[in-house]
Amino acid sequence: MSEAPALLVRGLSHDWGRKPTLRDVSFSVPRGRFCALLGPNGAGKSTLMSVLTGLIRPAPGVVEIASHDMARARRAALAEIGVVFQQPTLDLDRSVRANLRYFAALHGLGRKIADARIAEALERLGMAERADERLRALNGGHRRRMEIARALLHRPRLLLLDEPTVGLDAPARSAITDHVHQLARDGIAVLWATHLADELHPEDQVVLLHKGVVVTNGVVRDLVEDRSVTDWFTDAMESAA
Ligand SMILES: Nc1ncnc2c1ncn2[C@@H]1O[C@H](COP(=O)(O)OP(=O)(O)OP(=O)(O)O)[C@@H](O)[C@H]1O
Repeated sequence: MSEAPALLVRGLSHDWGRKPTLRDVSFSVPRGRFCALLGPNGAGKSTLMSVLTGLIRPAPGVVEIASHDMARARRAALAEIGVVFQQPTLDLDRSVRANLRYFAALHGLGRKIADARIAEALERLGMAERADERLRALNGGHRRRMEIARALLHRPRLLLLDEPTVGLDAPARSAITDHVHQLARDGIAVLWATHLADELHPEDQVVLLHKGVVVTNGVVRDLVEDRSVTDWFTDAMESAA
């Protein structure tokens, strides 16, 4: 039997008041896949992220995380998700280690396991020597890496990131993008919301969202043909308009 996808979304809709924001959205992401949720401002990416993280109940629609239905087995579903929200949520006046220990404790991890995972995560991010620095002393790129490390402490199967490169300069943006692609190659499923087509790699899955509707779902390499990803995105938005 084939493995259940890390994320399954079926027939999901959401209205903000009388404004339809998501319309019959369906797609899935298997383990080991980097999936970009690509769309212009206002497409509905953040709203969809809020549904996937259980902050909003879809009406109607099904969300399953590693086979756990978000409506019927909410705790089990949430335990399989790591989230990097658009707005940073770290304590700037505490050290890197203290921030990570706090979130490890929130996930119920004992100190010994937590410290081992924190050391491993910082090593992997090339930040081991910064463990005792206060967050305030780090640049934007390093703070973002910290948010990713924090989201992975409880070893989730699915990593959700909402526009994680906003406000970063080009080198930091490409370092974070490459790092998360490597996480997917190592086995986790990734859903990466962005409006920047140049963050996609040829082997990625892309779910193209426009006015709350999935207009395309496929592999970047197959969709772009001989164009750049950015030109393909511009063409796709023109045809969807
Ligand atoms: N809390 C809210 N209340 C009412 N309307 C909202 C709310 N959040 C989002 N919307 C509306 O839903 C639509 C989709 O917004 P959303 O933020 O989900 O899109 P997005 O693709 O993430 O865009 P952006 O990149 O600008 O954040 C927009 O028209 C927005 O005004």
